[in-house]
Amino acid sequence: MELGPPGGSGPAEPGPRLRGLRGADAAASASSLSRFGAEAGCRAPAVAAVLPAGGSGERMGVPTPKQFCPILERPLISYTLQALERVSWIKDIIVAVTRENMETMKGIIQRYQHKRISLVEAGVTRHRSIFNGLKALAEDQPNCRLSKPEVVIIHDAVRPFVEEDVLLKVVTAAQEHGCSDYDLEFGTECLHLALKYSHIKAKLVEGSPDLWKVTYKRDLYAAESIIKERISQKVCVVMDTKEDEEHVGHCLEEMLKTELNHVKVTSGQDLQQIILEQCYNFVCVNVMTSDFEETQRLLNMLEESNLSILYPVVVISVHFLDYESVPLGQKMEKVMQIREFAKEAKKRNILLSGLLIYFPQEEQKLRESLRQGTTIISALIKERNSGLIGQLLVA
Ligand SMILES: Nc1ccn([C@@H]2O[C@H](COP(=O)(O)OP(=O)(O)OP(=O)(O)O)[C@@H](O)[C@H]2O)c(=O)n1
Ligand SMILES: O=P(O)(O)OC[C@@H](O)[C@@H](O)[C@@H](O)CO
Repeated sequence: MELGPPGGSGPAEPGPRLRGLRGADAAASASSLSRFGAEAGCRAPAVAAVLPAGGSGERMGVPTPKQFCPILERPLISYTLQALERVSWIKDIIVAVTRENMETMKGIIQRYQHKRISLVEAGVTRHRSIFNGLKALAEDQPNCRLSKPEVVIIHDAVRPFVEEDVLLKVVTAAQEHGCSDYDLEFGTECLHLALKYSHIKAKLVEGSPDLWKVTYKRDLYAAESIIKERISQKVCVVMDTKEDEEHVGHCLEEMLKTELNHVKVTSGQDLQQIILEQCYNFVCVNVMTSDFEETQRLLNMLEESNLSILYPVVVISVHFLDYESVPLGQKMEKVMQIREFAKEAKKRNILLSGLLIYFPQEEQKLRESLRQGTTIISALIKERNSGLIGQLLVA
């Protein structure tokens, strides 16, 4: 049964420290299934998901099976797990992986703190892998923590962009079906099996184009672009500016709003809240405080929050250069400390780079350098190029 979401919005929720949000999401999500139950005049069914992840990805043409290929340094399957995990009414998620990849999979679950996951051994065909997952759910074993579901969602581990509403539609349409040995060996389409063996009619639920399957190498690039776009939708400008200099920070914020069309640019008055709301891009303007005081404060808060567990967070430390009062060499020497900060930040999946903006007295010239700075900031956020970590760019 293949699923398709009606257009993805923001990224799925990140790290475990963001409990407030997770709780709110969970409540909304649970109520959506109960609402469905109430509308259908019955109680909501118990739902589990089986993810076949035992393929070798021959068509991808790389040695690593595609479900383990990295996208922004995180394995593809982790994105799919994240998308399913945030649907609170899916009680268990069973992943079928080959014996040789079992340890890799356990490592992924641990590193990205996935929850409600059980592993089973994959079979030689996709249907066999799915069947093994279903068996694990059906078995009555003494210490088995899995509860028997009434509906099982089958979802390829290599379709990362699945959304709750289409899952809900599929659950409403789901019916029981069984498979023969022949189909387990030679079939590919689940729908075909459901139609052939189900005594009640199967229903095809239309999905969105976002639900395509990662099959070829180019699909990895496409998935990466989609993820980058999703996490670039919010930018927070953190300013330490006061009085006179406040003007500069606000100019920069205004220009960013124009440059990053459709992107929500907010100022970092309540940083904790902005981090909780999963903003993955920060422009930290250091005007009053010399060097990196403001940037460091932000880095500490990010570390506390665990925001960067699932997605890389971009931080751009902005500094102003007024070389009528401070000689260029002296300023550069101080700002070059960015390299050390960036090295540390990288360990926590924070991509830190520096931007030195020329600060002339003349308003027109100042606006020009701010505009250039804005273009650089926009590129750093959209590209998330780890090659630019620790670099000091000059506008
Ligand atoms: N024996 C198998 C074969 C496939 N799959 C899974 O089924 C999904 C969809 O299959 P497909 O795209 O065909 O994956 P691969 O078989 O890995 O790819 P290829 O056909 O290119 O080798 C993937 O998540 C894949 O890991 C599985 O669980 N067990
Ligand atoms: O081998 P293909 O890439 O054409 O298709 C694989 C699909 O059959 C499989 O992923 C399920 O979506 C079908 O139910």
